[in-house]
Amino acid sequence: MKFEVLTIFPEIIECYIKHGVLGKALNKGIVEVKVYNLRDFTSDKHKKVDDYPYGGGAGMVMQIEPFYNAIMHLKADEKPRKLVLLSPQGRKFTQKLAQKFMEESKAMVLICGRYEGIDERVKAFVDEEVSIGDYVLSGGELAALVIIDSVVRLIPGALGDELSAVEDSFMKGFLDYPHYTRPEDFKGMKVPEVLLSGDHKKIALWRKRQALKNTLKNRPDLLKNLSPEDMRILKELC
Ligand SMILES: CN1CCN(Cc2ccc(Cn3ccc4ccc(-c5n[nH]c(N)c5C#N)cc43)cc2)CC1
Repeated sequence: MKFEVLTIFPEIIECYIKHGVLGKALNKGIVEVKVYNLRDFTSDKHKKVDDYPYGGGAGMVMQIEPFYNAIMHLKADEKPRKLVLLSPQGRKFTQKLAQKFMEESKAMVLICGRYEGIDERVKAFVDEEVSIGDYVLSGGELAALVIIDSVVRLIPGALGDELSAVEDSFMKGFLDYPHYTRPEDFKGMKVPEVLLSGDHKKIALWRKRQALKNTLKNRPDLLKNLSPEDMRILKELC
């Protein structure tokens, strides 16, 4: 899968993608990330990308020309790609949308604005407008990284044999169970006995109970379409 990112801060993207799962996926050739500086698509000597908003108001708005020139440059190869604009006004990004992007797109262009936003006319050239959540960021770059990271985790082989995105909590419809590792006793804080028992059936049941308990407490909205067995466990918790 190929990601092309349009931004005035390429170093934000370039720094993050070198590490962790993403770095390994890049080294394996499972994913490719190309970052383009919008200032390289300006036509003035100052590489200006913003201007005052028509109609007045605080702050600056990013001009359409650099976005248009960059998008036309990418489209010159006539390869299919999904163009996604990151924006506070976008539709909510979820694990389900990450799965859809992974399944449907061989290449994605992630368009990152800054300032108070971008000229509305850019939206004529994009396929989707997406927001990663109901909070205000300073630009689209963090949102682009969230999308890249969550989509790459879903690509078969990206996590390596020992891990699987299918196990990711949001894939199962509820939150994760608690995790512990050595030491067994840290300043009197002990690992739950059941995890030391070697009884895999008991451990699985304990983990399911804990996951449902965590979900009931922090994200009851996720508790839909439970299996009869999970519903029985949940009722015991109430
Ligand atoms: C008078 N108006 C002036 C604008 N504000 C709204 C506003 C508009 C842009 C910005 C900064 N910004 C610029 C590009 C850009 C892309 C994505 C995001 C973003 N934020 N949160 C998410 N989940 C995001 C995502 N994905 C933010 C961005 C901040 C606040 C309302 C009042």
